[in-house]
This record gives sequence, C-alpha cells and structure tokens, in this order.
Amino acid sequence: MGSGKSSVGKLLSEKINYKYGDTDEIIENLEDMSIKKIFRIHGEDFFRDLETGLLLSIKDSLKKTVLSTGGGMPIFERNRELLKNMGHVVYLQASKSTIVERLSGDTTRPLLKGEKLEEKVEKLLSTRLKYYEEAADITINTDNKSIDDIAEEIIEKLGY
Ligand SMILES: Nc1ncnc2c1ncn2[C@@H]1O[C@H](COP(=O)(O)OP(=O)(O)OP(=O)(O)O)[C@@H](O)[C@H]1O
Ligand SMILES: O=C(O)C1=C[C@@H](O)[C@@H](O)[C@H](O)C1
Ligand SMILES: [Mg+2]
Repeated sequence: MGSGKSSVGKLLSEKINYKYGDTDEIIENLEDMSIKKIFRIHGEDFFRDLETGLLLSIKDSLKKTVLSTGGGMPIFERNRELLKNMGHVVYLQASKSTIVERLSGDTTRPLLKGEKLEEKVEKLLSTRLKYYEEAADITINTDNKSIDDIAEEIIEKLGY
C-alpha cells in the first residue's frame, strides 16, 4: 500500500503505449462506491471477493495493459496464480518509513485508518512480504526514487 503501483503504473503505460487499468479504481466504478465505503458497508472479505472476481473476468481479454492492483491482491494464492498467468508481475517494494511518509494524512486506505500508522504498516509489511516476493517476477525498490525513474527501471528490466 502506497508503494506507487497506481502512480508508476499509469506513467509506465503512457511511456510504453499500453492501456492502463487499476483494480481499485475499476472496483470503485463497478460498485459505484469508494473502497473506504465498500469496507465499511460490506467488509474486507466482500472486497477480496470482488478483487478475485475482477481478475477472473478480465484475465482472458487483457492485452497490452499495465494493471495496477490493490496492495492486498497478492496475499491470496488464487490471485497470485491468476496474476502470474496474466503477464509480468512487478513488486514495487518500499520501506516502512517511505510508506508512512507517503500515506500519513491519507484517509482513503481503510486498513490504515486511525492511530499508530507505523505499527500498522510494519505489521502489514511483515505478514505480506513472503506473498509479495512469491508473486513477483521482478522487484524494484522505490525508496528515494522518482516515479519517472521507477517506470524507466521497469522498462529496462522487462525490456519493453
Ligand atoms: N516514487 C515516489 N516518490 C514520491 N511519492 C510517491 C512515489 N510513488 C508514489 N508516491 C506518492 O505516494 C502516494 C501513494 O501512491 P500510489 O497511490 O501510487 O500507491 P499505491 O501503491 O497505488 O497504493 P494502494 O496500494 O493503496 O493502491 C501518492 O500520493 C503518490 O503521489
Ligand atoms: O493493501 C491493501 O490491503 C489495500 C490496498 C489498497 O490498494 C486498496 O485495495 C485497499 O485499501 C486495501
Ligand atoms: Mg493504487
């Protein structure tokens, strides 16, 4: 969360002339509700089912597209499997302090709401790291790098 998937993904798609999609944004449009409201009204499990349902519905038709996922997408094996079959998976890695810096003051991420942002980020990172690594074809550290530099690094590493 906050590693830059949406920001970098959008710029990358422009640079390589691919279409762009963001699973959080698509879900918000389909449900006509913000992620925050989906979590509040229907709960996290409902949102996770929407994420998997979305991957299943687009997996066979996605061509030349950069798809930014939600930060929790790879924590489920079913989603990792789907993502791996859809294309290259890039893990944008960021340290706790970078994430805290980028997301302090943000009110749109329900899993980080309230106090003790650092502790919440720490816990998410430590429990999720293995899934992110498992899902990834390549990993790029984003600390102290510009969005443009990160997009260029992906292009270089994946040879687009
Ligand atoms: N490399 C970067 N340098 C500085 N700021 C950044 C960088 N990448 C992202 N940001 C900023 O951090 C915030 C979070 O970025 P973004 O929304 O792209 O993250 P995300 O990975 O898509 O998060 P989520 O998992 O919640 O969808 C934004 O305000 C964005 O401008
Ligand atoms: O890391 C997560 O679990 C999340 C990240 C966001 O992209 C959203 O998908 C939502 O806020 C949950
Ligand atoms: Mg995003």
